[in-house]
Amino acid sequence: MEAPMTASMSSQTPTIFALATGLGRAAIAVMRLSGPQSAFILESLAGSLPAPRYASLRSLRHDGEVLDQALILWLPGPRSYTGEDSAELHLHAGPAIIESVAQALVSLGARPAEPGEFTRRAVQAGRLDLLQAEAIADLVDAETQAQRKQALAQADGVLSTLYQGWSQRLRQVLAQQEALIDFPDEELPAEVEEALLGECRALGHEMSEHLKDERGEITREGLTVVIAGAPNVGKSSLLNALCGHDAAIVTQKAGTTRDAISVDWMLDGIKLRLIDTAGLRETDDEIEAEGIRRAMRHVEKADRVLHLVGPGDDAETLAPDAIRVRTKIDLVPALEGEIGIHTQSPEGIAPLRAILSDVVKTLMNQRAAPPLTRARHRAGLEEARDHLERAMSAPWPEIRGEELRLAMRALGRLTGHVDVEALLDTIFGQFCIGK
Ligand SMILES: Nc1nc2c(c(=O)[nH]1)N(C=O)[C@@H](CNc1ccc(C(=O)N[C@@H](CCC(=O)O)C(=O)O)cc1)CN2
Ligand SMILES: Nc1nc2c(ncn2[C@@H]2O[C@H](COP(=O)(O)OP(=O)(O)OP(=O)(O)O)[C@@H](O)[C@H]2O)c(=O)[nH]1
Ligand SMILES: [Mg+2]
Repeated sequence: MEAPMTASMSSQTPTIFALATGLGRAAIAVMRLSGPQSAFILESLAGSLPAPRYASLRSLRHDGEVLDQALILWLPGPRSYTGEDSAELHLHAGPAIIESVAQALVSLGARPAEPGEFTRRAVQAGRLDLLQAEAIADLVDAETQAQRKQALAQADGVLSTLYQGWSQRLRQVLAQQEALIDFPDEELPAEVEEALLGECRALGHEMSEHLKDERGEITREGLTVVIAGAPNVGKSSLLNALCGHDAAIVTQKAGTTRDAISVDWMLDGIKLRLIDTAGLRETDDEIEAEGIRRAMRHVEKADRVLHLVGPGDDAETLAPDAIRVRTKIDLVPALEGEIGIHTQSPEGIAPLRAILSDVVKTLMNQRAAPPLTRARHRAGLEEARDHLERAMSAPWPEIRGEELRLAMRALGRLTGHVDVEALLDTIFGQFCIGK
């Protein structure tokens, strides 16, 4: 066979393949193929190339043997998902079929794709930016309707548009700043610097407001709510009552819970990660002490802490924004103004449910603009905003220019386009410097 030779002689970019559908018993499995060898490989398996983007039913043959009857798609680049020549083989999902097709693909010169490699190629081909690629990953992982909607909007480019808008405005500011540096003696009105600083302030403000918005991360990752307090106050009972099943062991003995127990619970379309923890007290028991250390770590990392206090319990607050909850109010009523619960009936925990609902509502009703969705976005934007602030207080124009450039680069890294070339165009376009 001349196939492997042909494969090795062609372009450098490897042709990759992967099972695009999950493993396990199913009706159909989709094998996906992308790269310069796709046409050759599809042709040799299917006999000839079908019409682009039309489904065709073909027998797949390799080494004189029929591997499967498959529905195939020929998706030539650059109008494909990856931007490269691609193909899809819709197979019967038998593991032996999948194995034989994979072997045939390897012997025809393709190699198995790495995780995310198809989307990575789409980014390299300029069909998606980094934010959109991240959104594709989020779409695949979306478990709630809110996650799906958010990921779809981000894949559509709402965040890219927002950040590119900021990036463009920064570029204008930098162009004006460059003019101030290069022509200090020329008659650049003082208003230029005033306007420039005003625009920096406006941008910094918009970024800070955007950074305050936690909706995106909460939708994507959920809200971690830690249940903490002294032993035996009813923490595990509350966890069980909220999530509706016996997730944690409850006994009348103080010190029952040792390991933290985490349960995902949906409230108003948002995922809450409820974490029940070991009761906090002084102890000589090594295992319990480790449980308590872990409990405190969870309290520190929590988005919200429910600090449960039993009847007559006067414990100091565990965290500044902890929600204090009086338990067992069937035994001793709560004090005036306290949130009181008893865990034996749904009505008993209704007041706390209402509070949690309010927390979610308040957090989710922040602003109208699209929210950032990942720690990477937060870190990149904080970096951009910090450089912008340093630019505003810079002692020399050169330093201000440098800080503005660093701010732009941080934004450029978010979308994956860091374009210095465009900056030059803006400078020359705006100030007619070559005149
Ligand atoms: N069978 C199948 N289903 C799928 C995908 C896929 O690749 N294959 N997708 C992949 O994740 C998603 C849909 N996203 C896609 C995005 C772009 C293109 C694409 O090739 N677009 C070209 C050609 C479209 C045409 O004009 O016929 C284009 O946009 O120009 C395909 C799917 C979900 N469902
Ligand atoms: N009367 C009454 N008893 C409750 C209530 N909630 C829990 N209990 C009881 O209090 C005891 C301790 O409950 P747990 O939920 O195990 O308490 P905990 O805070 O998880 O305790 P540790 O895991 O030891 O820290 C059990 O006997 C529960 O049945 C309540 O609302 N009213
Ligand atoms: Mg417990």
